[in-house]
Amino acid sequence: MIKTENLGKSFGPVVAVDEVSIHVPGGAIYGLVGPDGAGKTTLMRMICGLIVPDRGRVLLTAPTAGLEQRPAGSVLGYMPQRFGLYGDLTVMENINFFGALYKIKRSTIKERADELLDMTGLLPFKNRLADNLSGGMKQKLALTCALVTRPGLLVLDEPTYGVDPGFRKDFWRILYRLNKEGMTIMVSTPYMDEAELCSKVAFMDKGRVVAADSPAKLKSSFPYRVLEVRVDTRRPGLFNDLPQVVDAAFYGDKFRVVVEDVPAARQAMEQRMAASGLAGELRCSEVSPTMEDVFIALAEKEVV
Ligand SMILES: Nc1ncnc2c1ncn2[C@@H]1O[C@H](COP(=O)(O)OP(=O)(O)OP(=O)(O)O)[C@@H](O)[C@H]1O
Repeated sequence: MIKTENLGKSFGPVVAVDEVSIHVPGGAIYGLVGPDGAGKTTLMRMICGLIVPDRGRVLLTAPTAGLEQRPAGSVLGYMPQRFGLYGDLTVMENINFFGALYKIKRSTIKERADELLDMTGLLPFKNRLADNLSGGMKQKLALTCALVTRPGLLVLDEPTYGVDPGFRKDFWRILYRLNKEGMTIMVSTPYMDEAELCSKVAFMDKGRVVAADSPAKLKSSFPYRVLEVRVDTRRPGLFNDLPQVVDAAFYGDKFRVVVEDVPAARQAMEQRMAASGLAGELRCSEVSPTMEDVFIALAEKEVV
């Protein structure tokens, strides 16, 4: 379990984290999302004890579930945005190095490494130099190193950033497995499809947590309606300036339009089409909001 109470940190005039009180229950996969500079890394680093807060405090307890599997576990494992792997060491040498930093016995490291490498699919690459791994494999090695202490709580800062979708899926499969074995996970991500996979998601903006709930609850409290609109046009900004449209995004063959009042928005879009010389009718259907919609609304309008 992770709990923060009125946690705050400033860097000179910049308030990076502002009065943040969150509760990550034992057994959760807790997602942290928000725009660049929102304070996610600073919050995670304070939770991990790497930055001293100016205000407030952090409480950590290892989860009770799964303790049998992790008897000698340390409380917390941290995988920073840029994990310091040694490129001129092999996969196994990197693991040995990180294990040794925590004074874990060689034989124990070997035993755990075999299990972890098997889980992450890195076993065949055990003797490959870290520099010669793909981006996704490097992230998996970083995860393996963070897990060698068998932590009960795992904090990951954008672990899949820039990694291809196949690897991202694979990485999340591993996180789910660890979670099922009893590990509590806190993970920041720029990808909204990953936020959907969390049991709870906190949205940070300008140092504050402005919303925190399950993805289902965040989506159900979305105050707008979402339309998928098909128009034969190459003008991505066709509907952007309409007052009846809250947000419109163009995806090549369709628009995703966020509106307050569906009939009023339909009429305004039809009028815009006619005024733009676009023939044919507006093909429009209502769809459910996604975490992406919630994210955009929170980032731009701060309404939820
Ligand atoms: N060591 C530091 N010195 C000065 N300012 C800092 C420092 N670390 C962070 N900041 C500032 O604090 C704010 C929050 O930064 P932080 O890295 O925590 O945000 P973030 O949400 O993790 O963003 P990103 O996803 O871009 O890493 C930003 O304005 C950043 O420039």
